[in-house]
Amino acid sequence: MSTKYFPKDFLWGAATASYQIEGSPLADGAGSSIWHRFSHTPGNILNGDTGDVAADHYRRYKEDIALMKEMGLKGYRFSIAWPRIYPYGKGKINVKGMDFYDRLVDELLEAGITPFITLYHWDLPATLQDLGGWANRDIACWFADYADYMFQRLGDRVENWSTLNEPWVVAFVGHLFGEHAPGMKDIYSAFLVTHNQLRAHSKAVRAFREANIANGKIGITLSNTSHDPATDSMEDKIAAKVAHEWNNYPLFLHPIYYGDYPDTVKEFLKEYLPKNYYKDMEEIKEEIDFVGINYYSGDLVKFDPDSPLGGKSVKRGLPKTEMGWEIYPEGFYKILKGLQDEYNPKEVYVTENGAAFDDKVENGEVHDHKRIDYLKKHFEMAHKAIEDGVKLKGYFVWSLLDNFEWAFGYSKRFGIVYVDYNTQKRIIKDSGKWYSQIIKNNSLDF
Ligand SMILES: N=[N+]=NCCCCNC(=O)[C@@H]1[C@H]2[C@H](O)[C@@H](O)[C@H](O)[C@@H](CO)[C@@H]12
Repeated sequence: MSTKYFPKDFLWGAATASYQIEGSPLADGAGSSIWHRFSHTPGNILNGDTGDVAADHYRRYKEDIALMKEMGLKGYRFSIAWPRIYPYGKGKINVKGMDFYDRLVDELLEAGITPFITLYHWDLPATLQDLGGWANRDIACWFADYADYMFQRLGDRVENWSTLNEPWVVAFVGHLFGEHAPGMKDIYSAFLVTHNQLRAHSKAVRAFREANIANGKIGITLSNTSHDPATDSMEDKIAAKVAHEWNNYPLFLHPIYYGDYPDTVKEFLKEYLPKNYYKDMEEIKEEIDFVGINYYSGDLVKFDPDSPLGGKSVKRGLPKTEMGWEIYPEGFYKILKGLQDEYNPKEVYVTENGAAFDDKVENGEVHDHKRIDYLKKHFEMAHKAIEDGVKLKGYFVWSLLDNFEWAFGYSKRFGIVYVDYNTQKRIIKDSGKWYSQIIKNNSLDF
């Protein structure tokens, strides 16, 4: 057993998202979002759950920040609900909605916690969806105007900004699989949404540079699943490469860093890319300060001529979380190391990593040993990645609080803090207490 230290000033934190924790979605003049609509449409969410109350963070944010301080968190990643700021997506500003985030940021700074803002974590103003949403090219301007307003209002106190959370999930789970808002099932729309998110992201980055925020850093947060070939056959290796370049960070970083989509995306999926997409690549190719990596699990990919991508996902038979995702810490290292090797970002943050388990309260405590084991194994891989040259500057566990897990509603618990949804009582789980020690020592014994 040896003690491994993380770099000095490593930013240990926790992450959340507005629709998943805030509740009060229409309070104080806020507009409706596509997730308010989607969750209120019968059949979309398990048990008919909605984000109407969630973890009631909109009203309990001071209590939650006190919990963050008690655990010794250095940073807190949260998202802004666009419809609280612009109830109709653009035009009229909602002062009370802006006040909430002003107060949230001030309370975080008062507690000595570094804010890390995500501008978009899926709750698009519903009125913009009525105009086509992310499938409308004009959204690049709508998003950049919203982003610029946030830079002007919070840029004096917030240095770290991420434009989009998991644009792959927005595009494909929301517009091809139909399991997330807005519930579409059209592959051409999914690729158009991919492309317009890139245009919107880079337009917002240019607005960020114009805002000239002292010590400001802006990036993008990308979902990732570690895809390994099921066998050493060339067919399986190609299928795994296609899955990686479409499903993970390359789909977005290749345009941002190199001004084009990845080779396998152009080879296998060119038919679905927007017509003349390359004309936008000059504006999409815009330097960023960091890449945010979300990682949960990995799988094997086997050649499958019947699949549009030429491959299908295969399980390894490893232990799984409550989401049915296999626990594969090695994949965390592969994603982090692959990112640094393929794109050499100036900085990397793990913006989400965590696990859902069947947490139970026993005598007022939650002994979530499986989550501690999951986190420990992933921290070991993060440390190995840093040793091997990955410019990893921080880690945000998903999630601070148990929350609304999208189509699964409240049936899946990811928090290091337990939320009793009947009473809104919070209980710091054993994992939250264990994480506090890791942060305090900035080290891991393994
Ligand atoms: N590449 N790829 N493939 C897609 C893999 C999607 C896996 N789910 C996520 O990443 C979501 C992310 C989300 O930010 C958060 O809002 C969710 O609560 C967590 C937990 O579900 C994770």
